[in-house]
Amino acid sequence: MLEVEGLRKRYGDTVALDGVSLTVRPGETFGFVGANGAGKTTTMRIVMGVLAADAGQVRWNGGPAGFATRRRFGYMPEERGLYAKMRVAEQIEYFGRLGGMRAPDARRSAEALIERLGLAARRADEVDGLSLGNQQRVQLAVALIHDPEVLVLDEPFSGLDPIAVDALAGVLAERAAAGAPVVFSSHQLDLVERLCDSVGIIKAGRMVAQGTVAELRARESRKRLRVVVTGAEPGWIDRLPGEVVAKTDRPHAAVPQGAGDERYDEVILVPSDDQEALRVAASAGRVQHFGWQEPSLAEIFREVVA
Ligand SMILES: Nc1ncnc2c1ncn2[C@@H]1O[C@H](COP(=O)(O)OP(=O)(O)OP(=O)(O)O)[C@@H](O)[C@H]1O
Repeated sequence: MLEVEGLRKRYGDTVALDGVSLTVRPGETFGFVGANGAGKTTTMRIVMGVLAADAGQVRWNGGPAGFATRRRFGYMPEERGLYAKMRVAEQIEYFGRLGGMRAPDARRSAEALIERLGLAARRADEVDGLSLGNQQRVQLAVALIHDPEVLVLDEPFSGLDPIAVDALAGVLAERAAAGAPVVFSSHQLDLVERLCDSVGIIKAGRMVAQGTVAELRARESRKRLRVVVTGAEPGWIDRLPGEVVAKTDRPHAAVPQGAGDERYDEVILVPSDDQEALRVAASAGRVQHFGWQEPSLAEIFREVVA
């Protein structure tokens, strides 16, 4: 189990971390989210030992994480440290050797990753001639080459095309299934929601929410209704009791089957009186949908960091 407890870090007058704690169990995928500058990279650097904390601890399987322990972690840093002039296969292998692997093992593992990550056609290319997405795949291979016990990845999905996203997601799921805790940061909250068992939301150096997406949803106090009405006169939405969180702003643009060319309104409402909301909707037009809606992680995030 990876445990981070009470991390504090200052850069001059800037408080980057103000008591960050998190726990990631074997096989668990943890999504680390927060606004720009919230403290994700700083936390991950401290976990990896490339930056020292002012206070707090990083533990792996109950003991303090020292140099030897961290050599068995896999890391994809934000600054993406690859050798620009080294060829892909050679580079991945080289990092395997740095991670303590014997040459034949490093070669075998590098070849498997090259295949797995769709880099076969690029294996002899120099890294600085690769597209950004392919450089990222190489960086991931470098993080994985020594079969790490823990994976710590700083925005591994940024800039990847959907095929590469799926390939990376598949690799992370495999590592988690093999028992590694996987931590990654991302601003792509739909991906985090899809891939992670648990999520930590950091704001200004503090963890403001942590748990499974279901647990975060349960904390969300404001229950939302999704209401779809066709054939209503404009203006009916103003009569709904409560706060309108979102509504379709192009009433004819997304007309679903069966609605013909009638006006179509879809509203997300935090109702002050749900039964009154139903009466208003029914008297305005044909109610196509009326039900409670679970907030997405993006909505929870906005609420929590607001
Ligand atoms: N080397 C540094 N010197 C001074 N301040 C720093 C340094 N590195 C980070 N900071 C500050 O520490 C805070 C946390 O930064 P950090 O990079 O950890 O955030 P982040 O959550 O990773 O952001 P992003 O999503 O933009 O990558 C910010 O206020 C940042 O400006």
